[in-house]
Amino acid sequence: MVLEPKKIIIDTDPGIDDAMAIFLAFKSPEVEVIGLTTIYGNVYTTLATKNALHLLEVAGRTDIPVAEGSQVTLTKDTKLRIADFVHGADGLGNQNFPPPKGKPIEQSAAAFLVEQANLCPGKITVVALGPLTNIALAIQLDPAFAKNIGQIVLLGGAFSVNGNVNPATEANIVGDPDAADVVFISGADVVAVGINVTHQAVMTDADRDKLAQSNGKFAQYLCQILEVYFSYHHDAYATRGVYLHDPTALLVAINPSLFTYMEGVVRVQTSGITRGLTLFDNRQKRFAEITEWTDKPTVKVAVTVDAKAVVKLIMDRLMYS
Ligand SMILES: O=c1[nH]cnc2c1ncn2[C@@H]1O[C@H](CO)[C@@H](O)[C@H]1O
Repeated sequence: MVLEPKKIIIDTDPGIDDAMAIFLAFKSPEVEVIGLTTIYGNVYTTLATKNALHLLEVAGRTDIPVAEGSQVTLTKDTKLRIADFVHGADGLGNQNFPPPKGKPIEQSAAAFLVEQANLCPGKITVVALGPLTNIALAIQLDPAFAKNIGQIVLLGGAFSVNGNVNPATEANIVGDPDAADVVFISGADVVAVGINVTHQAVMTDADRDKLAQSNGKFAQYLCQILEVYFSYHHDAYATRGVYLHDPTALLVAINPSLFTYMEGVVRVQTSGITRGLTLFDNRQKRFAEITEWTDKPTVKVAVTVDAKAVVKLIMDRLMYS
C-alpha cells in the first residue's frame, strides 16, 4: 500500500536548526511541504522570510510558496526577543549569503494557513518552529481553523524542566506567551514538543565531522552554517554538541512513534517573573476548586523520546542528499 505523504506547512524563523528541519522534510517521503510561513524569533520576520526563500533556492524547491508572518506579537508588542546570539546576525551562521531571487506570496501567513486548512479540512499538519503568533492569528481569523487544521505540532515549552531563556521559560513560548496560550486552549489537535525532549537529541562534534565528510548537498550546506550554533552550545552548556530542536519536532509529523505523550491541559503564564512558563495539568488530582485549567481542551505533550533513533534518522537523511 502506498501511503499519500502528509501535507505539512512549516511555520519557521530560520534559524540554523530550522534549516535542518526544512531540509529534513525535503528528504522525508512521509511528508510533502506545501508552504512555509515565517515568523520572528531567531531573527526578525523580514529576515526570516528572506532566509526561508534562500533555503528553498538552496534546495531547488522554489515551487513552494512562502507567506510572510507577523512582525509583532499577538498583543501588538514590537519589542521582540531575537536569538541572534544563537544563530548569528543573519540567522544562518553569519555566512552572508546573497539575497534570494524569490518573493513571498501576497497573502499573510495567517491567511495562507486559514485558506489551506479550508481547502483540505483535517488533512494538513502545521509544524510550528517559532513563536506561535501566526497560528494564534489564524485561530482568531477563522473560528473554524482549530477544527479544520489536521494537527499542530509545535516546538515549544519546557515541561517539568528549566527553560532555556531563564529558569521559567523556553524561547518560542516567551516569544509570544499570549499567542501560545491561545493555541494551547484552541481545541485543535496540538502536540507540543518541549526542550525536556529536544535536549535529549544531541548532534555531537563527532556527528558534525561525519556530516562534513558526506558529499550530500544539504550536509555540506549545513556544515557551513553550523559553526555559530556549535560555539553557542559549547559556551552555554556542558554538552559537547548541539540540540536538534527543530528537526526533532519535525519528526513528530514523520514518525510519532519515536516519542511517547501525555494528554492534559496546558496553560501559559503571560505575566510576571514566570512569563512564558508552560504548565501542564497531568490530571492526577481532582482539584476542589474551578481552576484556569478546568474544562479547557486537552493537548498532547511529548514526554519521552527514542533519542538514539531520532539522531540517527536526522543524520542519515541529512547526509545522503
Ligand atoms: O538560549 C536560547 N535563547 C533563545 N533561543 C534559543 C536558545 N537556545 C535555542 N534557541 C532556539 O529556540 C528554540 C528552542 O527553544 C530553537 O528553535 C532554538 O534554535
